Parts: sequence; C-alpha cells; structure tokens
Amino acid sequence: MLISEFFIMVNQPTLLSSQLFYENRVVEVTLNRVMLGFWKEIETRRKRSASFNCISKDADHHFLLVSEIVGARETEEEDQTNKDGGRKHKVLLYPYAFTVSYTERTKHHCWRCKDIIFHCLDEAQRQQWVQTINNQLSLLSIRPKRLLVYINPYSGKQRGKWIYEQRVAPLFSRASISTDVIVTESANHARDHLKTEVDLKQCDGVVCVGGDGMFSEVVHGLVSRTQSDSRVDQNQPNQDLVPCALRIGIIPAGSTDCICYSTTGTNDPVTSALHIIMGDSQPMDVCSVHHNNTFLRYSVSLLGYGFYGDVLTDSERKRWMGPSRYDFSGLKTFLTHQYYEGTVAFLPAEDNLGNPRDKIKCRTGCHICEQGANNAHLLSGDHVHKMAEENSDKETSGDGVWRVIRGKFLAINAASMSCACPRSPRGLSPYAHLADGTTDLILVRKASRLDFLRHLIRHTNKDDQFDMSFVEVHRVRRFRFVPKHSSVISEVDLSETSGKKICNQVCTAHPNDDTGHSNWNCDGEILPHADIQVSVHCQLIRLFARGVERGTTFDTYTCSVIEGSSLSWQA
Ligand SMILES: Nc1ncnc2c1ncn2[C@@H]1O[C@H](COP(=O)(O)OP(=O)(O)OP(=O)(O)O)[C@@H](O)[C@H]1O
Repeated sequence: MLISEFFIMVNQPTLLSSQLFYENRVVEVTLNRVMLGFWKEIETRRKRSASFNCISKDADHHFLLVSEIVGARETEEEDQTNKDGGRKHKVLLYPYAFTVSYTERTKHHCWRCKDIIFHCLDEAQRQQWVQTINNQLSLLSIRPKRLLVYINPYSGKQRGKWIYEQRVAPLFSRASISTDVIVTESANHARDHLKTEVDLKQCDGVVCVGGDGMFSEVVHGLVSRTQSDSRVDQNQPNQDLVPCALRIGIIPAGSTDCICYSTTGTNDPVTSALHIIMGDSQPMDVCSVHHNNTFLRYSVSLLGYGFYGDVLTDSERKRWMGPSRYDFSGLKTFLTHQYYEGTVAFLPAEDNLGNPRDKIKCRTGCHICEQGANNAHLLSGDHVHKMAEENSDKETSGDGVWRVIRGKFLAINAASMSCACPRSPRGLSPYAHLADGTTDLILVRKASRLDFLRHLIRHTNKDDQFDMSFVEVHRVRRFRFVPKHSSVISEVDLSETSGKKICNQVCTAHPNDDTGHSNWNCDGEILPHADIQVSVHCQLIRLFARGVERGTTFDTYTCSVIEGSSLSWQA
C-alpha cells in the first residue's frame, strides 16, 4: 500500500470500529463508509508485531475499495479447524460471525468475489456490523437494485441459462439485487419487449446474457424506446438522439463477445456481474445508419463494406457449415479479390484530441473520450448536410468541411471501437475510442492481392495495418457512401440451401458477382441498402463497465470462452 493511499483511508470518517476475531487473531477492524479497508492486528498467539492489512491485495486500487464490498451477511457456523499453510490449527471460537464479500482483481482483467469471515463477541455486535455495512451499501445510488435480465438460450454453446443461473444469479442475490428474468423465445423478443412493453421506471438497468447480437437487440430496443418516449423521429438522419437513462450490462455467453472484451478487457461472466453490482458506468457512442430518410440500424462496433460485407453475406448463406463458414467465406472472398467503385464523403473530427494512429488506447477514465464528449456537446444541433458536388473534394455545410473521396475500394470500414478480439488482439482500429463521438473510417483502395494479404495479416500481429500506401484512415463524425450503381438496392437472398444449390454456392466465384456492388455488414447484420448515411451519436448509451483498466496488457490476454468463431472475418 502506498503511504498516501494509507492516509486517504485513515482520513475517511470512521463509521464503525471494533475488535473482532479473524482466523485466530484479534484485530481492530474499521469501517469507513463502505470501505473495510484495513485492520490492525491487536494480538496474536505467536506475538507477531502489529501490522496493517487490507482486504484487497491490489495496492493500485485501494481508493476504489469504498465501492467494492459486494455485501455482508450473518454467518451461522464456522468450522472449528482452519487450514493454514497445510497445518490445521484451532480458530478462536465465537458463534457470532458475519461474512463480508468483496471483489478482487485477478489476471487478465478478471475480477473475483471473495469472502472474509469475522467473529464477534456477541449477537448485538454482529447485527451492528451487518446492518451498518448493508445500510451504507444501500446508500450508493449508483448501484442497481432492480434489473431486467434477458437470456438468449441459444447464444454460443447454448450455455447462457446455465451461466446466468450458476455463476451470476448467486452474486446478484448476495448483493441484494432483485431481478426480472426473461428467457427469449425468438430473435427480436428482447428488442420488441423493450420497445413496447417494459415499464422502464421499474428497473435500474437492463442485462443481456448472450453475444454481440443479443447486445445489439437490447441497444435497438432501448434506444428506440427512449426516442419514441421523447417523440424523437429516428428517421431523420441529422436528428440529435436522446441518451438512454438505463445502463446495459452484458453477461458474455456468445460466440465472440467483442463488445464485452472492448469494455471490460475479458469475456468472463463473473467479472461482468461484478461490474454490474458495483454500478460501473462506461459511456458508449452509437452510430445511426440511414438510407435517405429511412432509419436502417444502429451500430456500436463495425460497419464494413466490400471485404467484410462480402464475407458476412457469403457466410450467412453457408450457415449449414457451422462456425467454419467464416474461415471458408473469408478465404473465398479474399481469393476473389473484388473491388467496388463509389464515393465516400465524410466530416473529419478535426477538433478531436486523438487520431487513429496516435497510439493512445482507450482505457478506463479516457481523457480523449472526455474531451470528445465536450466537443460533441458543442457541435450538437440539427445541421444541414449536403453531399459534395460532383468533381469537388471538399464541401462546406452547417457543421464543417466535408471531404469527398471517389475511387475503387477493396474495403470500407468504420470502427467505432478497437474491435479487438483473440484473432486480432489489437483490433481493426487499435486506437479507436468507445465514447469520443467519432468512428475511424478505414479506406482500403484497390491493391494487389499480395498487398491486401499483407494488410490483413497485420491485423493479427503488431505491425501497423494503416502504414500502407493503399490504406488511409480518418477519424470522422459522419460519413456517407454512394456506390457507383447507386440505384441498385440489394435485397440479399440468404435462404438456407442444400444439395445442388449448396454446391453452386461453394463454386460461385463471388458472393456479389451478379450485382456489382457489395453489402454493408453492420455489427454482423447485412443492411438492405448500399447507399448509406452514418452519424455518430456521442455517448448515447452507458454500459455497466469501466473500460479496459490499465496495468495489465490487453494485447496478451487469454480468453476463457472462445467458441470456434473467427472475428477477424466478421463483425
Ligand atoms: N430465443 C431465441 N431464438 C432464436 N434466436 C434468438 C433468440 N434470442 C435471441 N436470438 C437471436 O440470436 C442471435 C445471436 O445471438 P447472440 O449474439 O446472443 O449469440 P452468438 O451469435 O452466439 O454470439 P455473437 O453475436 O457474440 O457471435 C441474435 O441476433 C438474437 O437476435
């Protein structure tokens, strides 16, 4: 423990201080608000010198202890013997015990819930401790008390229900959180329930148990409901949207869990549950996607046209192949080496502190996001946007100077977060930010197959994928894409196929051969239009998370649940 941190703890007003028994020692335990930060050892059997201890071994985060007790409860009995270093010895026996549950950081951004048992002299002392701790916890208004939980029973390896019931529900109950649990019965069940039926005032947050698709459902339900409650028309592309009041929690149980990785640094369900219990809050940008004056979808991670759109389109047609379809479609799309012509117009985020190649990663308490939110607030308002005139490369509109780029592209990607995952540990745009009001627009122009392969390989190692002559990246607030054949609307046939048709599909040269244009991959969903307009809505939603914490290397983590999917090929 740092000396300064020790004094911060000592200087907190003391709520309760008693001599209690911990294992076979008499200790003086002090409660400062909800921080049970240290105790002084008064006497020991072995007459050790007095020392200070802390319930967390993580010295860097002592100041956070104030919010890290999960709960306290009465403990009825304690084993008369206690194993300590392999030797059994008698513990001081007092029947009045209570347990304090607290969080502890372990490796790779994972958190665990630990228990510590104190014995009291009498029942009155026990009651005083349990009640005081729980009273203090209940005063923390940032912590949720009632949650609405949606479980997708078919996510990932279909273990969502088990994960929730066995690993998460007991923690919620220990933290005195009441829940309303709905196991979804079909796709869009959660979205439609949130949009129309739920009384949002009756809960403090919405939790989804599943993967990125399930999270996207909850985002669509909550954002749409918030807009309709506020009479905001989502079909207006330049409309400022109303931020959602409720936070969203993700209990990862999907195939990829990209959003969970990017906001907690791991895909561990217990860690996510503890972030929810602590009432953490991580703001997050949301992109709205429109075709003319029609709202299409929201996106929080990746919008990809060309390569990533084609891989998704092709892999959706080959669902019968299972998870290996992503690798198959990725290889097939790469070999086909299709490029697409069109015009990209974008509004650069020139006032933003960061840029996509500045090597500043988005981490807990990110100052780039903080400054970005201030700028976005100043910029908000219903602006008039005009697409650039033909043959000009700049256009001034109500909200700044738009840049226009015409060309042939292998891929056009917009990454609103790093999109880091095990297959691409740094992600599509390693220095993208979760909540700065921007998205990183990556333009991969026509290049040789070999150069494109080199570009793709750089997503899996530490080389800079943007340091190539045919790749450019811009941090933008809005963009629009118009394909050369803009009149064509792609109604993609994704029907499940079999037999001869399957053989034809595998042998087809390219997923979009007939149409001459690609489809947008919007967080793993195919958009029905290629001509789209995208606006970033700064900090529209908040998650029960705190971003990836500094101190451990996200790039080298190992993950606990990866189920045969390849995020390098999909959103
Ligand atoms: N009861 C259900 N039956 C069928 N589909 C469902 C049901 N509940 C949700 N869904 C849909 O299943 C899709 C995939 O779910 P989810 O994202 O949870 O799992 P995943 O695809 O395995 O994980 P990831 O998206 O991380 O790859 C979502 O788009 C969601 O709309």
